[in-house]
This record gives sequence, C-alpha cells and structure tokens, in this order.
Amino acid sequence: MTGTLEPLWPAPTATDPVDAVVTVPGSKSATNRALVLAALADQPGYVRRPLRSRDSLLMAEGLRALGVGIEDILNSSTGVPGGGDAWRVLPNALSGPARVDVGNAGTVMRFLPPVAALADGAVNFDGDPRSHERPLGGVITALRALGARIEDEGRGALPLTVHGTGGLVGGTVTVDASSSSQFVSALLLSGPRFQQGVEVRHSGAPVPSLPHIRMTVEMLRAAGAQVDAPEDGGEPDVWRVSPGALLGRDTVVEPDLSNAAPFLAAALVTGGSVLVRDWPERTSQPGDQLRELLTRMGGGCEPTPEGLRFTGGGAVHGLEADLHEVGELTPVLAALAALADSPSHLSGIAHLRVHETDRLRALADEINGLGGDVTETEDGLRINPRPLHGGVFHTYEDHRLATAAAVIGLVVPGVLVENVGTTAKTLPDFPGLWDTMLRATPAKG
Ligand SMILES: O=C(O)C1=C[C@@H](OP(=O)(O)O)[C@@H](O)[C@H](O)C1
Ligand SMILES: C=C(OP(=O)(O)O)C(=O)O
Repeated sequence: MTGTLEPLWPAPTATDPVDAVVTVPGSKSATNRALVLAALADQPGYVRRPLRSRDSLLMAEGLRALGVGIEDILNSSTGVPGGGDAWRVLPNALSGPARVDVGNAGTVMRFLPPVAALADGAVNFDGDPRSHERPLGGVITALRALGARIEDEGRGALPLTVHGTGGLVGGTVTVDASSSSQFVSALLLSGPRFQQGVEVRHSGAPVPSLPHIRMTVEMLRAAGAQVDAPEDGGEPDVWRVSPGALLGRDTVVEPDLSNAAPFLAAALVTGGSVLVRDWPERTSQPGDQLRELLTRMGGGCEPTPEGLRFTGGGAVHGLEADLHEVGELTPVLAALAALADSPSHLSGIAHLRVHETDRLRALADEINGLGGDVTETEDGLRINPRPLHGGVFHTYEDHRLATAAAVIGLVVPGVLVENVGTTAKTLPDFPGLWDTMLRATPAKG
C-alpha cells in the first residue's frame, strides 16, 4: 500500500464558516475489541454499526482465518451486500494453519497473537513494511512467559508464527507497556480464555493511552468477564482478569470520536459550527477529551439531543497540553496549533514516534514545508504559528497526517495532500465526508 502513485488531493478551502451536521463512522478501537470479544465468546453475538475500514476489515479477516464466522447482516433498507449495519459473529474452535495480514493496524498485530495462542495449529502474522518496525516485543515475551511458543526470528517484531496448542496456561506476567497501551489490552482481551486467567503487571515508564485500557476493561466487563483494574482502587499498573466464559452479546459501536477531530477542527478554524451526531453521554474513548481541548483552543461545546455541537469562537488559541493519554489526537491538534494566534507546546507523546509513522518528525517536516515553525522536543512538539503557504503535504501512509493536512487546507490555499486514500485505515471515504460537510455549509451573501 504505497500512496506515491495516487494523484495529490487538493484540500478544499472553506469560503465560509462551516455549518454542518456530520455522521462519523464507528470507532476503530471499539469495533476491533468487540470483534475479538465476540470471537472468544460462548455464544454468537452481533457487532452493530461497526466501522468498516481497512483496520477493522483486517481484524475480521484475521479472525475468519482462525475459523470464526463473521457474517454481514444486510441493511434491510438498501439490501446492499457488505453495506450492512451489523456483523454477526459465530465463535468456533480456533485453528491453524492460518495466515493473518495485520496491514499496519496496531490493534490487529497486538490483539490477535494472544488469540492465536488459543488456536490449534500454526498462525503466521505479517503486514505492511511499517508493521515490522512497530513495537511488539512486550506481547511476544509476555505470551511466551504465559506458555506460548512463538517464532519471531529473534527480532521481537513481525513477521512471526504462533504455534498454538489449543489453549494457554496464563498466569502472572510483567510487561513494559511504555511504548504502547495495546500490549496490556491485548493480554487482557484474551485473558478470560487462559486456564488461569491473566495478571498483567506493567513495569517501566508510564503507559500511554490509558483511556484505551479503560475501554478494554469496560468492554470485557460488559461481556461478563471479571476484571480488577487500578482505577477501581487496585494496585497501580496491575490488571487482573479471571478465567471464565465470555457472553455472546449485541454490541453497538459508538462513533469514532478521534475521527471527529478534523470535523470539529473545521468549525474552529473557520469560526463555524459542526454537530457530530450520536456523541455518547459517557464514553471511555480518548476523543471525548476534544471537548475540553478544543474549548481551550477557542471554541465552545453544547450537548444537544442529536449530538455534540461545537462552535468556533472566531480565533484559534495555542495549546499547552500533555497528550500522553490521548496521543492519537495530536496530528489534528498540531495542525490547529500551526494556525493559532499564540505558540503551543504538546508534550508526553514520545510514543508517537512508533505509530503509523514517526508522527513527531512527520508533523514537524510537513508543517514546516508549508512555511511553519515546528520543533521536535524529546517528547513532543513546540509550534510557533507563522503564515503558511500551499505545497505538497506528505502523509507517510498515516491516516491522521492526511486529516491534519485537510484542516490546514481549509484556510491555506494550495495544500496538496499525498495519498488521501490512506485515511481508509480508519475513516472510509474521508474526502466524501469532508466535501459533504463543506457543501452543507450555506454560502453567505
Ligand atoms: O487500543 C487501541 O485501540 C489504541 C490504543 C492507542 O495505542 P498506543 O497505546 O500504542 O498509543 C491508540 O493510539 C491507537 O490508535 C488505538
Ligand atoms: C496509533 C494509531 O493506530 P494503531 O491502532 O495502528 O496503533 C492511530 O489510529 O492513531
């Protein structure tokens, strides 16, 4: 999946303040957790309003390769195959031999090896070239300590083969999850199916993206698992999942609030207003913190019966923020910071160097390529706003780089986004959604 041959996408400029109602597709993180939990359950279940994007289709394919049935439920109003509004998941005996393509999906490369350890047979994992560089050693070492046999050419990374024997002993394991919270989530999600359950103890620098671990814990509990977590008065950095059956359930996936970021940002930079439909009242999604972060940057939020309305206040202010918990919001916040009326300092995000690309370097290089003044620090970015000009914005096969570029393009004419199709990792038809938002905006005059 290289994007270099795709034509450059001229990011549309907004001639007026945006004024639109946006339906954001389902959460990647929730969809992929729901699929894993449904696959490990004792009864069939449904994943409703799932995200259907590259990352979630890879998760579904990976589970199918292990023997799980995942059927499309047709949308009765359209009758379009594959365009349905639910997946029905039929758990089955997990077995190899199988091959799993993880693409560049962190959730697939980390959540599925523990599932494969429960299968009977060899399961080979490989993915995009970048997937070989993303941290996976914590999952591999932990699974070995819990009883799995894994061949990884000694690299502690992809490609690898899990030689499943139909079950895993489980027990207590220590892991350094400072490079990715997904190490912890991966072990917890399959934990109920380990003979002794699992106790995961983190040791190392602080774990990033804690809301994502809370999402794992909440979804496990909703599926009937017994989980002890630090936020319930437990020991810090220790999570415990008891062995037990998981229930086949009907799970409705919330909209992806991190993917709402560019749309809310559009309201902020144009001084307009965007309503994101079905914003949950309560959620573990890190994107919920956009309400506070974007308010600090100059807008205002209002819950409505239809969803969350966010209105720009006419100016974009700089932001001083530790984004350790909400790293995936960084690209859009950095784009806004480059357009602000005061400097910004985004910190706590060293782990972004091992995301889809080195996001700190990429954001600095690309914003600076448009005339910006962004400096990388050890764990973040300092952004001094400067007048920006058009030019090519490279995206390094990173969906969030592309959506960040679109935000800048709203107010900087001539921004050409490389491989906008890379947004399909988590956001199908982003250019279409963006155009719809802009077309919904009534022209002034
Ligand atoms: O568990 C998840 O669904 C995710 C956890 C986070 O990963 P890291 O902890 O590696 O940042 C986040 O950035 C990623 O987009 C999704
Ligand atoms: C880091 C991200 O993805 P992944 O699930 O591949 O880690 C992301 O979506 O910002």
